[in-house]
Amino acid sequence: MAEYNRVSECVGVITLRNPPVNALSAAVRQGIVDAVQRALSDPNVKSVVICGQNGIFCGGADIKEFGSNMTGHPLIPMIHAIESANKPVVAAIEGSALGGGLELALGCHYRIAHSKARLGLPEVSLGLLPAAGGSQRLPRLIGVPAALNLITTGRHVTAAEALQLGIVDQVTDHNTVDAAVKFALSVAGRSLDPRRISTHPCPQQPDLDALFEEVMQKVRQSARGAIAPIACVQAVRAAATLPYAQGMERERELMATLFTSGQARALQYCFFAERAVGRWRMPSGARWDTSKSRPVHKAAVIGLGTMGRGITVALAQTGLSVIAVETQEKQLMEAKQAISGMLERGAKRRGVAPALDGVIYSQNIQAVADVDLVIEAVFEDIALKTKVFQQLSAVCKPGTLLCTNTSALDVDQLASETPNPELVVGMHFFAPAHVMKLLEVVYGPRSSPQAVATAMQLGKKMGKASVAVGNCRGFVGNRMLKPYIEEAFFLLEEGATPELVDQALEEFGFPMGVFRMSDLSGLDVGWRVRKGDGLVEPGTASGRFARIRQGRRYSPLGDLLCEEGRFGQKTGRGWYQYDKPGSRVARSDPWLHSFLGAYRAQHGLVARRIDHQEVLERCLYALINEGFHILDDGIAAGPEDIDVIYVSGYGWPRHRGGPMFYANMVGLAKVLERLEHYQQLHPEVPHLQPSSLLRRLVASGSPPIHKWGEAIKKLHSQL
Ligand SMILES: CCC/C=C/C(=O)SCCNC(=O)CCNC(=O)[C@H](O)C(C)(C)COP(=O)([O-])OP(=O)([O-])OC[C@H]1O[C@@H](n2cnc3c(N)ncnc32)[C@H](O)[C@@H]1OP(=O)([O-])[O-]
Repeated sequence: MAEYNRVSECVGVITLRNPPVNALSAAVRQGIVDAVQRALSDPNVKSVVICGQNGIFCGGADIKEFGSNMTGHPLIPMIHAIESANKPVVAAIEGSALGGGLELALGCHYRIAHSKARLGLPEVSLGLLPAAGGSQRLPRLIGVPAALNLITTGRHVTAAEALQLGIVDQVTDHNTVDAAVKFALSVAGRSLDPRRISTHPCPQQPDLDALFEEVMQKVRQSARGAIAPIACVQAVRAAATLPYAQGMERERELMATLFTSGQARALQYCFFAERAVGRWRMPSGARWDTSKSRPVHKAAVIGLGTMGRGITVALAQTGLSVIAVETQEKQLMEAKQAISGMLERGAKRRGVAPALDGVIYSQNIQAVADVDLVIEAVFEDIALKTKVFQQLSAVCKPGTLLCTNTSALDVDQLASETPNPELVVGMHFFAPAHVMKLLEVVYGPRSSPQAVATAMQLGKKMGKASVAVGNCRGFVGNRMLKPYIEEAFFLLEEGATPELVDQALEEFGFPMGVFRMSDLSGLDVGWRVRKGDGLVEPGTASGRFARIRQGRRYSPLGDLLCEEGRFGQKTGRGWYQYDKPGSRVARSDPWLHSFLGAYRAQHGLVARRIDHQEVLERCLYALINEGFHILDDGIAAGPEDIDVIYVSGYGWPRHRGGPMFYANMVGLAKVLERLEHYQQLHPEVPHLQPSSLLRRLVASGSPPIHKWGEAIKKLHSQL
């Protein structure tokens, strides 16, 4: 899987052939080894070029091989053989040179990149480090600070930045392989000693210890429990302080620890899960590969509150022309100013011109008559949304797709109010909509596959992790969040504090625990929903029965805080206290603690000691249990869909793979046993009742997560 040719009489060209990204599989590695040997032993060949087919140099080691017993020629000696070759080897980098691909290029004596190429060492995002010598060569080539930055973040750099950093020797706008061949001819016969990076010392760096300490601190803070970024710093430290051979030994040891860690498995699972969700399917049998999306040239957003503004920015940044509609003049002017600011800031960050002219503002819904797709983002009220949908159906040209941005309302009910329900889908964005990666594309039983395909395609264009999900209360993300939050409330009743619950969840890896999060998003949001559900009862009734509502355990704690005007950060008080309304630093609040004490006394609850383990099991297993219900109901097509939703939109630590992956890692039997345990203790809490799918999976021998789909199909066919 590496082709060898001789061109211009004396240049051996080795082309990696392993579509789609020329990953370094065992066959490719063997191909390179054979071709290099051939080139070096051919007296007519004076220099060598390595390139990749189809405009991509190499996407790195073959990640699929990591899950199996890796066999074949190892990467490190292959790269060493190239570096120690006595003929110049030039890497011709088009498309991407990532991970092992860039490490291969660093083993070459020269690197020529196309101006559109991207280079990087993203191993850290897969729970690994650049362990084919990358952690040792890159600091020698570009210095410790720049190498630390690239290796610990895994960010990709443009060819221009790579040239500036000294990673590549030349950038071309023309045919890269031709440029590399020409270059290879020009350097034939020159001494190669200065070009062998592993023989260089690391560039001197003043205050090396202070630098590493500072970076390590920063990395520990942002890693939130992930071990790979820390190992990356340790590996670069070895490059800076040890001779190359010893540095390589340290790289190997660190990699061995990472490679077998659960975190690497989780992160690699996330990589494939993110790609798997693009291959969506609906219970009707409609699928991504048999459903054609419609072209969208012009879109509209109705309602320019926080969500509508973010959605307008996200659409305009893709280059679409957008009609932004807000009926009140004052709100329209405010929105215009805010959207222009967001577009300008975004463009500055990305180094492009702001798409200000791409947005046309209007007070009149008639302005959307000729758009291809509308995203309605008015207030979360079914009567209002229904009215807007009816107006849109009358105004829009035939075939316009009508999307609703809702986090909870019934998409099918809305669709049924329009003459063409097949054109209606939900697009559940997350605030701020131009920043947050997640998009739930919600289909009802009548949504056409074409409508789903179009919304999914648009999501991809906006750079979102788009996941197609069925229609139910809360869809996937918020439906699973409900039992998680309820368990956290129950834990407070039983003796925990917001600080204890949040600490357990933050140590697990969430950026914020449930109570800090609730203070940030506003306690009034859930209060309004609970009121709508008829759950909120004013008054001070006490005892157990005051906490049983609609036949199940209910905690009115959140309602009581709202009655006190404690809505979270925006009022300066919530589960924590803040210096002033709008301030972000949460401080423990003695008032809250005595309030909890009084509440427990009023309801005859005796506080007991609750540890982190119980917090995690009660909150997370309740959430996971709901995930199994969702799979059983066919609302999510597979565990990957749920996991991508949680990792991209709900702060689930990526190095733990997502809730369903985590359940698989913990062991389904263990999750079932703990749910049964808590259900016995709390029989009035239905969400602790283990899902029948979880029971059936355990009964069928707890298949690994990649086999759940098959198992679910089989279990359903047996029903
Ligand atoms: C051992 C020592 C140290 C070395 C470690 C490493 O190198 S670790 C590696 C470090 N390297 C990285 O982390 C780079 C990872 N890759 C990427 O970042 C991107 O794929 C891209 C930028 C190369 C192309 O983006 P794009 O949007 O054009 O395309 P796309 O993303 O949709 O992928 C298309 C298909 O290719 C598949 N696939 C991709 N890469 C690999 C791989 N390495 N392997 C296997 N498969 C891979 C991908 O699953 C998908 O398959 P599907 O779903 O069609 O069956």
